[in-house]
Amino acid sequence: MTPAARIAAAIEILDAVSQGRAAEQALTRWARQSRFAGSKDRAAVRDHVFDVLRLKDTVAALGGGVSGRALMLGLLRYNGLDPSEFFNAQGYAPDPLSDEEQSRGTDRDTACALWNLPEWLVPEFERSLGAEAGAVAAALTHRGPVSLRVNLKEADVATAMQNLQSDGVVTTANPVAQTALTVIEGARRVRNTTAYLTGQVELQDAASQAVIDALPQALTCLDYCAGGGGKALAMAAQPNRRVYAHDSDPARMRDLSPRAERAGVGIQELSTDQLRTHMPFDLVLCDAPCSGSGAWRRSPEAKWSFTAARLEELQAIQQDILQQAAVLLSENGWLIYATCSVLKAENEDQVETFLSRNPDWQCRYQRRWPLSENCDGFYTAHLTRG
Ligand SMILES: C[S@@+](CC[C@H](N)C(=O)[O-])C[C@H]1O[C@@H](n2cnc3c(N)ncnc32)[C@H](O)[C@@H]1O
Repeated sequence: MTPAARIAAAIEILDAVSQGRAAEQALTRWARQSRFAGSKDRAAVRDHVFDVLRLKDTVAALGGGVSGRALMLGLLRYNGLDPSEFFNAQGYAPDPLSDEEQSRGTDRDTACALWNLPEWLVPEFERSLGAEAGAVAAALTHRGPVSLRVNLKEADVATAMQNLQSDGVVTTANPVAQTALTVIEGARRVRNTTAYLTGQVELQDAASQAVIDALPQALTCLDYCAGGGGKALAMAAQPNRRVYAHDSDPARMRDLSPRAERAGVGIQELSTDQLRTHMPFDLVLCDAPCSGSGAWRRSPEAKWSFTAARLEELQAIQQDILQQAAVLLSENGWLIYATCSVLKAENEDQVETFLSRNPDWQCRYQRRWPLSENCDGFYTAHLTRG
C-alpha cells in the first residue's frame, strides 16, 4: 500500500470508531477485508489510528473537524507534512482537499496547547499531579515504550539481552526496575524470539515490575486481582515466594497457566471459594481495576470514554477489594494496593479512606511512578495492621 492508501484506510477506520466501533475491532475488520495489506501496512494504519486517538482534540483542531478525514488531515499537519501530497486521489489515495478544507483548522500553537483530556477530568488531573499535570497530559499523547521483564529464574539480564539481540531485538536497560529492558529496535519481533519463547523475557511495563520489586519479603503471596497474571508471574520469579492467583472473573486468568509454564514458575489459581481454605496469606496484592490513566497512551480510546460516573463506580470497587483482601491476611500480613492510575481519587484517597475505616491499619510505604518515557504511571501502597 502507498502511504496515501494507508491514510485512506485510517480514515475509514476512524469513521467506524466515531460510529461506536472499538478501534481494535475496526482494525481487525478492516484487515480481514483487506487481504492485500501486508504486516507493515497493518502496523502503519494502526499507528495512524492510535496517534489520532491519543491527540484527538489537537488533530481535530488542526484538521477543522472530527470526521476521519479531518482527523487524518490534522495529524498530517501536526506531523509537519504537506497534506496535498497524500490527499491527491492517485491510486487509493483520499480525494484532494477542498478549498474549505485547506482553509479550515486552528493555528498550530492553539491546537498544540490542548491537553487532549476530557474536560471534566482536568481539575482532577491538576489536583492529582499539581505542576506536573500538563506534562503528564502531554506525555499521554506519545506512544509508550515497549518494555520487557527479564525472568531471573531463566536468565540474567545480560544473557537475555544477548539472546534477544541475536534474534534482531535490540534492548537497553531500563532504570525503573532491575529486571526491565526497553526495546529500541525490533519490537514487532519480540514474540518470535527464542528468549521470549523459552520464558527468559515477558512483555511487561517497567513500573509494573517496579511495583513487584518494591514488595516486602513474605512467603505466601496472593495476587487477588490477577487478570492475565503479569504481576503474579513477576512475583513468582522472585526467590522465596509461594504465589497464588485469584480473580473475581476467572476467565481473565486463562493465559496464566501457559505463561507460567513458559516462565518455568508455579502459580496456583484459586477460586473465590478456595480462598477460605488457603488463607491466611502473608501478602495480598490488590492490583485493582482502575481508570488505567497511567497507561492511556496504550489504550487512548479509554481516555475519551472515561466518565465521572465510572470513576465513582471504580472507587467503590477499589474500596471493596481492599476490605475483602484485608480479611485474607495473617495477623502481620501485608496488604498491597496498586493501580496504573495517576489520579489521587484512585490512589492516595483510597488508602486514606481505607485507613479511616480501619483505624488499626497503617500505611508503611507508598510510591507514585510518574508516567515517563521509561514507564507508565503507577501507584502502590503497603499497609499493615498496627
Ligand atoms: C488491573 S487488572 C489486573 C492486572 C493484572 N494484575 C496484571 O498485572 O496483569 C484488575 C483485575 O481485577 C479483577 N477484579 C475486579 N473486581 C474484582 C474483585 N472484586 N475481586 C477480585 N478481582 C477483581 C478484574 O477482573 C481484573 O482482571
